[in-house]
Amino acid sequence: MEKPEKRGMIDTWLDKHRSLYTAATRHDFVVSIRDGSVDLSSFKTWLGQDYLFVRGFVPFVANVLIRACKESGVTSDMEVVLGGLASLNDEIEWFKSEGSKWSVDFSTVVAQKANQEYRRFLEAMMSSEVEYSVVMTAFWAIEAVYQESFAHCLEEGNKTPAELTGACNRWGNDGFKQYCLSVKSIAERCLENASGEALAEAEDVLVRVLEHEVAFWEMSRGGQ
Ligand SMILES: Cc1ncc(CN)c(N)n1
Repeated sequence: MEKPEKRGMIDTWLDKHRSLYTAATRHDFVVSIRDGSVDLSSFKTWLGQDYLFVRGFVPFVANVLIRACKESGVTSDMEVVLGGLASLNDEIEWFKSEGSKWSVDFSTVVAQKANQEYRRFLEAMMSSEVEYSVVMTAFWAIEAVYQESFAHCLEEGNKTPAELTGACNRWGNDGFKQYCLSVKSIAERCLENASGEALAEAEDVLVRVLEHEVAFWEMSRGGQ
């Protein structure tokens, strides 16, 4: 049986920003995968843009890893983040094989505005001025949106096209869910000891991640 989750700051903020969280995790693009009506050119646009995003996400996670080693004081933080970084290695390989499968040539894909802005946000999060608790909150939110979105495409009653279940399994699988819960507990533990200023910043960063995720899904509407 799964352990009941302890409610902390993140759950409080998710309640407060519920409609934005729903917009990020139940976007029309995700719902269209689940109900089978997805336009494949939208999927290809998402694939190309996400490949570029993930390449920018790697240095962000590497920076989280360094901070987990140096600042956390809890040895298991490093192991959790290292696991995330290792799975990004597989993820990049997966993107490359999907790129060939769908004939998306990543060398010609240009990052759209929403992608550029999200990547700029990640770069800002890599500054040593941003507190560890704030970075961890951002890290959790980025991973959790994908986990919740793609798990929805695998829930009972889905009509997800067979050729897209690989993508849904990548982030919707139970192992990824457990990993997100581990990142969430790290963030919650750090937030328990954070100053009022850091708490306000972490809430703001959470909202900004959700807005970036909505804008990211929106790019898929343009097709290719
Ligand atoms: C835009 C986005 N957000 C989150 C993830 C999950 N790492 C992703 N691949 N792309």
